[in-house]
Amino acid sequence: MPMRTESYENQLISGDEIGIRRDSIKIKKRTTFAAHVSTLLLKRTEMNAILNTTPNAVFILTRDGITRCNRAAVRMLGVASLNELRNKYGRKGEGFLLRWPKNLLPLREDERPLTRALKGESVTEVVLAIHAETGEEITLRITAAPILAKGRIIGAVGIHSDITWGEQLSSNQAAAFTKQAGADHLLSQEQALRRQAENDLHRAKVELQALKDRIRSADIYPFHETNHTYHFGEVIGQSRCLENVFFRVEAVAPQDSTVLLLGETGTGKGLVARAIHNRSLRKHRPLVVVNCTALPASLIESELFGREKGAFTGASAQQLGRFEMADKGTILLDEIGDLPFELQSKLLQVIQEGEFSRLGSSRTVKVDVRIIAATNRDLYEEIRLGRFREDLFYRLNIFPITLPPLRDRKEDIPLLVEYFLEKFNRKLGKSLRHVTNETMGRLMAHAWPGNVRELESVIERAAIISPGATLQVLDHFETAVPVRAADEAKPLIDLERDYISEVLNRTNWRIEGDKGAAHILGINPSTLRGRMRKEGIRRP
Ligand SMILES: Nc1ncnc2c1ncn2[C@@H]1O[C@H](COP(=O)(O)OP(=O)(O)OP(=O)(O)O)[C@@H](O)[C@H]1O
Repeated sequence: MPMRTESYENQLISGDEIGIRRDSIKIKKRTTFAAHVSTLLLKRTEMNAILNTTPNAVFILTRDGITRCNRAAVRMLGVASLNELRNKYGRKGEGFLLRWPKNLLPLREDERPLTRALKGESVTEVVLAIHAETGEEITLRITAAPILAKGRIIGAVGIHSDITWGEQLSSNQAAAFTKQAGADHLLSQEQALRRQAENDLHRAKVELQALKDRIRSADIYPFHETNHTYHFGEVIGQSRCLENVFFRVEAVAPQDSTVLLLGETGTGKGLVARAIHNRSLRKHRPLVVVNCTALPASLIESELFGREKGAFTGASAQQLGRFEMADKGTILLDEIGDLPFELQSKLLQVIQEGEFSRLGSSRTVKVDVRIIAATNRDLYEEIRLGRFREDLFYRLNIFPITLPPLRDRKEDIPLLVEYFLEKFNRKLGKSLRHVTNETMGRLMAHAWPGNVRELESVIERAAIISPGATLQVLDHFETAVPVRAADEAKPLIDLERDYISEVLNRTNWRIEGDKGAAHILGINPSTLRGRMRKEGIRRP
């Protein structure tokens, strides 16, 4: 089609497209200018020859639209000239629809490779189009790049290679191969399919895992946001009320003053006692702990104050009491509210005089012991009930420190959870790292009657059963505390007795172990036994 050839050839590099005017070039001699022009014309001829020989459609797009194209281009678009192209398809050729493979919608204007190249992008895309001359769908690989002059984009060039044939060839080859392959190849085909299926499955698993991770990470409690960490010995906390405790501990620790630690069970009185001892001048001497509930009433006197040989039947040897063991050190009298009344005066004497006599001896023993007493009982109530000596109380209540219950310092819960996670990871050889927001929400909503001890048990239980990196807490927490009408109201001590009995009933009077009442109540089994003795709670 020579006419056609002429018309687009002229469009390819036509008229003044060389863009040289004599006055635009600094030339000294007329002959030099002529030589220059003839060189350029030669280049133009070569360029036209190349472009018109290539089977690839070449377009040049500027801000004015398509300004140049080659022979393959007009053929592909089924037009005779650049003008016709612009009339039929629009100035930018936008009417020549391109679409992504596997997508029926045409590319938007800003997705078209030449438009993107005009904005400075160098692109290579595979797209589909309809060959205007043959009417067939073709696959085009379009490579487009900006044309720069002195650093400025003056246009974009797009080379459109028809790769339909190559694609068909490869699929035809595959078909031919399949035909020839016969039965022998079925096996290897099957293997290939299986491999493909395995790969797909693997990819799906990886994608699923990534999706799960994304979902989980959106749902993971951000531990790193817990700041202002207070580590006071082993005592962990960042709440204002605990800060006040730390302040009081710092103040009293270096003194020899008696300290009375008050607070519900499991609030950390034992830990604070240790922190006080470790910050005192006595830290290199022992801290002797006596649990006044755990000791049977008949033995407590000899345990505390010692005994001489033959002091009572079965006392075959002399025994040092805990006070003597703690000489120059510290004694922690835990659960002091449970100390039998008759021994309270003897304790008072030790506090006042620093001396006592062993059981079965009249000789006094002098000791230098710092006393820390701890209780979760309301000692005023105990005094009112005649169970605790008032004078002893005032001797002990020199420097009281009250440990706040966990429900009053919920902001410490995430920090404690993180601390216990690390503790049980080490102990159980686990790698738990995450707690979901939902779990943390549940932990923070619980009333924690057993305080930090109960929280610690919950985390340990959860750590044991959690297989991966995320802590799974299966415990069911009761968040609602039943409110009683005023006329039904009972003293706290009665409520406590009722609650202990109820839990014991529930556990079939089992005290120890994971399913025992002590564990549920968040107290030591010995403490529970002491309470039962004191409150007269017996198995029916
Ligand atoms: N602030 C805390 N930081 C870290 N662990 C704590 C904290 N408070 C308590 N615990 C832990 O909780 C458990 C109970 O603590 P502790 O025995 O000191 O409580 P307590 O008030 O003396 O209880 P009880 O009155 O029943 O004797 C311990 O395992 C302890 O490590």
